Amino acid sequence: MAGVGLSYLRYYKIFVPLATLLVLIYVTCVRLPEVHLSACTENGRPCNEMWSKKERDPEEGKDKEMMTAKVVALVQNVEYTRQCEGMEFQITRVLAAFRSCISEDGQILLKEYLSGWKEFIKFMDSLGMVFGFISQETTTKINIMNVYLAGSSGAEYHTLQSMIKHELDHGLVNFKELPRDQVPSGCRTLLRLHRALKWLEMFLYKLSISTSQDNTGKLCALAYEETLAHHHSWFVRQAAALAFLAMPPRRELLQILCVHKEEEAQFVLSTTAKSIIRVYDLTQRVYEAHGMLELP
Ligand SMILES: CCCCCCCC/C=C\CCCCCCCC(=O)N[C@@H](COP(=O)(O)O)[C@H](O)/C=C/CCCCCCCCCCCCC
Repeated sequence: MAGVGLSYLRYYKIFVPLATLLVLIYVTCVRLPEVHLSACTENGRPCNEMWSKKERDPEEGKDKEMMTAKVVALVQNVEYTRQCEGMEFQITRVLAAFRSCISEDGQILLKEYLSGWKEFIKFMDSLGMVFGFISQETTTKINIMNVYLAGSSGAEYHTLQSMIKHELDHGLVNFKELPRDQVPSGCRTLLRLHRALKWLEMFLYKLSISTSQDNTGKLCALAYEETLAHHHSWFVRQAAALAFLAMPPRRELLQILCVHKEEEAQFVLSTTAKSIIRVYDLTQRVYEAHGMLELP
């Protein structure tokens, strides 16, 4: 009798998360609006152009200058580039995108922001099918933004600030529950990516201070629970928990990153996290100033 009970328990343990995942995939496919990507653009403005200019914040000036020099060194490192040539995901592209994401006058440039995300999707895709629904969700959000950027009001979507102004001025932002058949606003869509960026930054940071003994799934789950999970439903959290179990070990993640030495890994991860946090903080301030941090 006890044996039967135990085997039920075992099935239950497998069945509940599996059913949750299937329901989530179904809900995601049915619920998300099908927005097609038109004229996706790669690579923003040349990054050297931005890096060669002095950064604006005098307090952090020195630190930023040092970091800028290190980032340029990394991106221009011929050996690194040679070794990593041909690899689908390139961390240098992520760095370039997020470094060039903030303009001289403190605007968040959306094309650059999205190109950083597109590169991360390549990383995600190389992890296999279990991560497919996360990759798909991210792609959907990027596609929505790309449609706005390529649309007739595309010029208004050049920066985060101009997008907010345009969508508020035209009553395009929904402060109440979004009707199912309505394409979400740019403000709402970018907010979802913005929240995920906090998770990403925290995960990269945790990974940068981790050792080869650490479990990447646990680090990822911790970063998720501290950040993005607060905005997700129970179903999504269960599906994410399943994905974390399938996270490859640290060594494999570093291979995708194309880093082979510990110091190199630590440097690449922390530099990327720092370049992301600057963008995150500024975006957060802009959303907060407009009372838009909780768009449904
Ligand atoms: C060496 C480390 C490099 C790390 C590279 C990681 C690459 C990351 C790429 C994508 C990250 C995930 C982005 C998720 C976007 C989520 C947007 C969102 O929150 N959507 C939810 C709300 O949307 P609406 O319904 O309001 O329109 C949606 O409900 C959620 C759907 C499922 C998303 C589940 C997210 C789980 C996040 C944890 C990702 C772990 C993957 C680890 C990969 C290393």
